Amino acid sequence: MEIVILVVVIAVVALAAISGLVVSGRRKKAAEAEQPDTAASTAETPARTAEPKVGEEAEAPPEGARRTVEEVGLPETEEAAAEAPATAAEAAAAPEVETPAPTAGRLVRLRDRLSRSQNSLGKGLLTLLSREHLDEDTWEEVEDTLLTADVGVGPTQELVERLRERVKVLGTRTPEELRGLLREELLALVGTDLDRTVHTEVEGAVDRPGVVLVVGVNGTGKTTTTGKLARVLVADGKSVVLGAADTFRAAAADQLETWGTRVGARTVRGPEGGDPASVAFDAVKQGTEASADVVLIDTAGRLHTKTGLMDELGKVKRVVEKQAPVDEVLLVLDATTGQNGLVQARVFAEVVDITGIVLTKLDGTAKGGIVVAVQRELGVPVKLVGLGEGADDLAPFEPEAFVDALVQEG
Ligand SMILES: Nc1nc2c(ncn2[C@@H]2O[C@H](COP(=O)(O)OP(=O)(O)OP(=O)(O)O)[C@@H](O)[C@H]2O)c(=O)[nH]1
Repeated sequence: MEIVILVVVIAVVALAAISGLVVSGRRKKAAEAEQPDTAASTAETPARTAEPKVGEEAEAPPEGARRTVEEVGLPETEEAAAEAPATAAEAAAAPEVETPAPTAGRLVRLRDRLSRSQNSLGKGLLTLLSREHLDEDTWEEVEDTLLTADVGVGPTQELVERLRERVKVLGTRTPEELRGLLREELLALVGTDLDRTVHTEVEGAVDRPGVVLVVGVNGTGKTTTTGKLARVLVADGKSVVLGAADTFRAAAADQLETWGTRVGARTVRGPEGGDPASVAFDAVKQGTEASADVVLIDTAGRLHTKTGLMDELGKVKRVVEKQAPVDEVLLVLDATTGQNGLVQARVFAEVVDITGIVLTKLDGTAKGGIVVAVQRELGVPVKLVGLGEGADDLAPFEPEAFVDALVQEG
C-alpha cells in the first residue's frame, strides 16, 4: 500500500513539473512576440542601464539586444547626432557679423545730438545779435561767447569783424536774416572746400591696401574710433584688416579685436609689450597678402610729453612705409579737453604728418568751436566726428550739417 501511495505522489510531482515548463516556454514566446525589432530594444537598453541594480535585484542582460561591432555600424542619423554638438558649439563660438548703418547722411541722423550740445553757441550769438543796440559791450559778449566755445582768438576776431560789417549794412535785422547771416559766416570759418575724405583709396593700378594710422593721446577714444572707422569702411563695402599696435595697454588689442570681429575684420596683434612697429608692419603685410582694401592701425596712447614714446610713433610710421606708403594719419582729439587738445595736436604734428583730425565726444561738450581752432592750428581738416559711444556714432564731418545744428531753431 505504501508503495502505491509513493508512486501516486511521484506521478503528481512529475505532472506538475511538466506543466510548469510548458507555461514558461509560452511566456517566453509571448515576450519575444512583443519585441518586433532590435532597434526598439536597443532604445530600451539605456533605460535599463541607467538604473543599475545589484545583488538579488540585478537583472540579466537582455539577450536579443546584443549586436556585434560590425552589425552596429554608424547610421547617418548617428553621424549627424555626433556632429551636432560640434556644430552647435561652433555656432556659439562664431560671433554674428553685423551690418553697420550706412555712412551717408550720418551727421544728419546725429544732428539732434549735435544741436543739443552745441545749440547754446548759436542761440547765444543770435540773442546777442538781435539786441536793438549793438554797442561795444554787446560785441564783447559776442566775442566771449565764441571764445568760450573754443573757436580760438584769431578766428573769433575775424568773425566778429565780419559780423559787425554785415550787420551795419543790413540795417534792420529780422531773426531769419540774422540766422542766415550767422550761418554763412560760421560756414566760411569752418570751410566748405577742404578735402574731408579719409584717404583709403590707392591711386593707380597698385595692388596694395590703403593704409591708415590712428594716433592720439590715451583716452581720447582712439581705439574706439579705429573700431568705429572699420565699421564705416565695411558699411561702404570695403574689406578691412586691423593692426593692434597699441601693445602697451593690454586690453587695447582685445578691445580692437572685438570691434573687428563684429564686422568680420581680422585683427593682427603681437605679444603684450612687444614692438608696436613690428605689429604695424605685419598688419600691412597680412592686409596685402589677403588683398584687403584698407589696413587700419591703432597705435599706443602716447603721452605727448614722453619723448621716447613719440619717437617710437615716428618709427612705427617709418617701418610701415617699408611695406606701403601711409595714406592717412588721423589724429584723434577729445573735444572736451579744449585748449589741451590743441597742445597735443601741435606735438603730434611735429612727429608725424597729420592728414586728418577726428574730434571725439562732441556730444558731451558745448565747445564745438574746437573744429575751427584745430583746423587753423594744424592746417588739416576735421574729417570725422564722434557723437556718442554707440557703434555707429562716428560720422563723416559735413560742414553744412554741423553749422545747421549750431544755428537751428529749438
Ligand atoms: N560720449 C562719447 N564717448 C566716446 C566717444 N568716442 C569714444 N568715447 C569713449 O571714450 C572712452 C575712451 O575710449 P578708448 O577708445 O578706449 O580710448 P583710447 O584713446 O583708445 O585710450 P587708450 O587705448 O588708453 O589709448 C570710451 O569709454 C569710449 O566709449 C564719443 O564720440 N562720444
